Order: sequence, then structure tokens, then C-alpha cells
Amino acid sequence: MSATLEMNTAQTADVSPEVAIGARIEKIFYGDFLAVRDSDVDIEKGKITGFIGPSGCGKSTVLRSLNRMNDLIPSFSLEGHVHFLGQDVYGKNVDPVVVRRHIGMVFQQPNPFSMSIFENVAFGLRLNGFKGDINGRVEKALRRAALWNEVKDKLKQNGLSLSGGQQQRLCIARAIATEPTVLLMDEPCSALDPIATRQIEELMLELKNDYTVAIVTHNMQQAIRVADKTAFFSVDMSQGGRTGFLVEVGATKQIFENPKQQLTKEYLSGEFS
Ligand SMILES: Nc1ncnc2c1ncn2[C@@H]1O[C@H](COP(=O)(O)OP(=O)(O)OP(=O)(O)O)[C@@H](O)[C@H]1O
Repeated sequence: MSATLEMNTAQTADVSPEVAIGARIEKIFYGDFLAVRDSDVDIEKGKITGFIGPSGCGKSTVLRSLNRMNDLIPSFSLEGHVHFLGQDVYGKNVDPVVVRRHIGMVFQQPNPFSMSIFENVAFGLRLNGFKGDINGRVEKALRRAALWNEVKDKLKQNGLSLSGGQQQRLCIARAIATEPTVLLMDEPCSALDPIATRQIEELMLELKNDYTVAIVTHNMQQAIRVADKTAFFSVDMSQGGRTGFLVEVGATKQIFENPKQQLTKEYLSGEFS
């Protein structure tokens, strides 16, 4: 984890060395709409952090703000800071493309490009002007994504010809080929059947040996199975709007078995009753 953002902003305080991403989100807007407020989350190195909460509470918005993916939405604006490797990814001189190279992302719908399996994985490497052993890096990424054995004899086949679960593992291979530090996963199993879901969950547990992972999930059992830490978000409707906010974050066992906040208790008992 020796990556740097190749930028020159002041070091940020208030984040412990165990933390890969320290989000200090005051407000996130889409235009005039206050979508999220008061959400400070630490994504710890080498762990899986799960984001849970009711629909519209801002889980995906917060996740996407961690690697500036939301910059692609013109109405998006953020007040606060997102510290990564001691620097603020929203700092003045920071190139969002560089941020996304360090903090990769996997989406809800598997979205391989219409190109060969090999080229899907090589895509980011070529984009970054990688000059090393591209065959070796593609194989390594496919092996890490637990897909190599299934595709090694058909690397020239179109990525779209794979099953949904294989496509998602291909997208994970694509995301890790450039060796990011953190992998963000936005409901990566919601389009998959239970067997493919299990494979991705096992893969996540493998990946955390090499990467820090944050995952949005609607599936409480999935959070329990894979997440070391869980962040619970809710929606505040008191001002007539629907603004998401972080209720509490802690060890997954503590959140599910002994939540500190009444809102968490109510949500979880509703989920399980
Ligand atoms: N591009 C956008 N433009 C405007 N509003 C948006 C945009 N994306 C999300 N929102 C709004 O921001 C709020 C938070 O949405 P977000 O998708 O982050 O929530 P979520 O908790 O991930 O929801 P879900 O579980 O349903 O996916 C919602 O009110 C949503 O309608």
C-alpha cells in the first residue's frame, strides 16, 4: 500500500494509520436536494466495511463519493473531506482519474465491455500506459478474481458471452488489474443468483488479504457473512425532505447483536421479524 495520489496537498489530521479512507462528509447535494448529511466513516485497511440501510438513505451516494465517481453527475456537490493515504481526494490539485486508479469500483450490474475477456482486464492497464508484462498482469487479475480456470482457454471470447456471475468476476478482475488500494462494491451481487452470489462473497473474503473493501448491500445476511465492520445509514424526513445520514458504525457483530442506537435496533428487528 505504497500508493500516493501524486499530488501536493497538506497532510490531513484526524485519521488513524489503520484507516485507508476517512470520510468526513458534512453534506452531499444533488442540485438543491440535500441527499446526505453528517456521515463520518472510516474504511479500515485490510477489512471489509458494509454499508446498510433503507432505500434512499444515501449508501451508494456515500460510496461513490469516496473515489469521486459522483463527479460524473453535474448536480453533485460535497461539503466535507475524504481522506485517503493522508490526503483529501477533494483537494485542489487532485485529479479524480488518479483517485479512481487507487480506489477502484465494481457496480451493481456486471458491465463488461463488448471486447474480449483478455482486453476487458487489460483495459485499465492500457489506459494507464502500462508498459510491463500485460499477459502476466491479466492472468494474475483473473486468478485473483477466481475466474482464470474458467476462461483461460477462451481469452479471445467476448466478455459479454460469460454468465452473469462470471461477468461480475470479470469486472472485479478488471478493477483489480491496475492494483488499486481500495475496492468499492456497489451491491455487486444484486443481479446474481445465490450460487454466483456465494462465489462473489468468497472472493471478497479472499480479496481482503490484498485490498481494503467497502460494499453496499441490501442483504443483511450478506453483511453478516462478509463485513468486518458495518455502517448503518437511515433517512431523516423531519425537514420535509429525505436526507440520509450515518446512524452508527461498528464491528458487524456489535451492530447486529448489540446496536447502540434505537434507529438501528428498529431497522434490524424490522428486517428480521
Ligand atoms: N444522480 C442523482 N440525481 C439526483 N438525486 C439522486 C441521484 N442519485 C441519487 N439521488 C438521490 O439521493 C438519495 C440517496 O440515493 P442513493 O442511491 O445514494 O441511496 P441508497 O441508499 O443507495 O438507495 P438504494 O438502496 O435504493 O439503492 C435518494 O433520495 C436519491 O433519489
